[in-house]
Amino acid sequence: MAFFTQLWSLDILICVFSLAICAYFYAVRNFNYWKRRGFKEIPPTAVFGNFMECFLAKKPLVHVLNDIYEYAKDEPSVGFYVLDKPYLMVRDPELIKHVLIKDFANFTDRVADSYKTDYIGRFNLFVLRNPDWKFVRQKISPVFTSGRLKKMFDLMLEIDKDLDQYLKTTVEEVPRNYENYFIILHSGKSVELDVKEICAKFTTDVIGITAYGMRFDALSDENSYIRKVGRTVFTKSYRRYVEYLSALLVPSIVNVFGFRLLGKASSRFLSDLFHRAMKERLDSGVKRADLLDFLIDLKKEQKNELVKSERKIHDGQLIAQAAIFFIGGFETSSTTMSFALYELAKNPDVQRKLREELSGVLEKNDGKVTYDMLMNSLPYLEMVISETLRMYPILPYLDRMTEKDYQCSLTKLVIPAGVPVVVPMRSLHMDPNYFPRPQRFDPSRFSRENKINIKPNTYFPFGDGPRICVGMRLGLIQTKLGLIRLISNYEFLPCREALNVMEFDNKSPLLSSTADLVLNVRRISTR
Ligand code: HEM
Repeated sequence: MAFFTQLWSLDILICVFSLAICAYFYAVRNFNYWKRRGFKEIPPTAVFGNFMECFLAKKPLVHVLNDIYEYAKDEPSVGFYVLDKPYLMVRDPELIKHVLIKDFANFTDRVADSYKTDYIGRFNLFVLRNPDWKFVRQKISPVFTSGRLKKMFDLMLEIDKDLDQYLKTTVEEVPRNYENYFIILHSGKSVELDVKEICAKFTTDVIGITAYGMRFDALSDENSYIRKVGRTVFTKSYRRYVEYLSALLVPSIVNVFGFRLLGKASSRFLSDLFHRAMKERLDSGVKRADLLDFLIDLKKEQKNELVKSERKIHDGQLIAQAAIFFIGGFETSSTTMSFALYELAKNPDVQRKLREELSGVLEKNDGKVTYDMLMNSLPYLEMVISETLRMYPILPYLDRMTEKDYQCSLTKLVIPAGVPVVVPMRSLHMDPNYFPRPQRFDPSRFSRENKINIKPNTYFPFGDGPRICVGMRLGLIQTKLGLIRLISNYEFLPCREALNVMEFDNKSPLLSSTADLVLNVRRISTR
């Protein structure tokens, strides 16, 4: 005799069935959240909400967000669900301006979080929440003043030389012949190279020297350990992808599964690296005008009696900033550089025009690259980078959390407190209403005459408002420097059919190509 029926097997079946029904109702309990509040919402499915394809790595995050964007054409905002959690996508540029800039006081925090003992994942500027974020941001921002960036630029020139050497030994020389460009394209040997890897080596070394004052030797050493760490953080494994995606979008589960924003091994390595660099610097007493010096000064300044009562950055926070500068610093710029090379290879006219600008300016400067040249004399390079960032913003979306219930003056609807708000950055960048023929790589959109016609709040590859990318200027400087070296001396041509159409990786929350970015690279001799 069983509990409910004559048979144990039937009882078990009833229990399993009841549990499944309860689980189902639990999973869908929040659905209709947006409808009930008067917002349009995209119909979700149980368990995954609107993110099934994303969590199963069947579609890249950027496309899932774009589907939501497209579903709600003509709506200022649309509700959706990540698992069972209600999210709001804001689509209207005016509303976006309110979230990012005008009403920032109510939208200071991001959604992201990391495992509770992971101080690198939790205390870095990207993840920190108010009031700690505001305090650390104020302390860290002066690292990027023009004076400091100029000094960092001198350090970067050392890496520029390494890049030159690396390319010379990797790529064969062919004679330059501008009059007969066609012959250059179709004669002589060229080398197939993964340009993403070259760019990542370059930016890894740049961040090493500008942030830590260390030579990471990613360009000169095939087995560079730090480059391996960089690869591990952005590895394309499914486990790492779910960990990363959850840390960015579903912080409620990071403690359950022990998920860390940067992964366990990389976080440990970055922490050790910081301690080693800090010790070496303190022992040597050398001053290098880099991030490390800045953090050491900050630490010393905090010991000062006069600032005793002030809120302080603790050691965990210092290490976390050094780590996020490494991770944020190398991947973002190298991805931008490599997507630019990819588009330049597909658009030889643009590549030629850019090379002409670079050759002209370099010739006037005896072949030397200077900080002022980077800032003021290369308008076409700037346009090429802006257009690259339009089509390939590394972070395809921005997000903020509402602190209190929020009623925007533009709509009658109230966004409840504690709700994540998403700005679909790439969808706006690729919306034909704002950027006609968006699939076309056309740097002239950003010429002086044309860029004033871009609708405000539809283009923001570095984010916007007080939480805009803190490393924007450094990112642009290293991207420009790398592209100058590459384009002025080398020619980039497409070589693989797989790359005719760009496909984004299903296992990356950031924008990343599924295939390696392999291009034909050929040296242009100055002889
Ligand atoms: C091409 C290069 C880069 C791109 C496209 C980029 C893009 C972004 C974006 C879109 C955000 C979010 C902004 C927002 O939510 O409004 C961000 C934040 C951030 N970026 Fe960058 N970034 C780049 C380079 C760098 C570099 C070189 C560093 C450091 C050395 C860096 C460090 C950070 C940090 C720490 C944050 C968080 C800022 C905060 O919340 O206060 N980024 N970046």
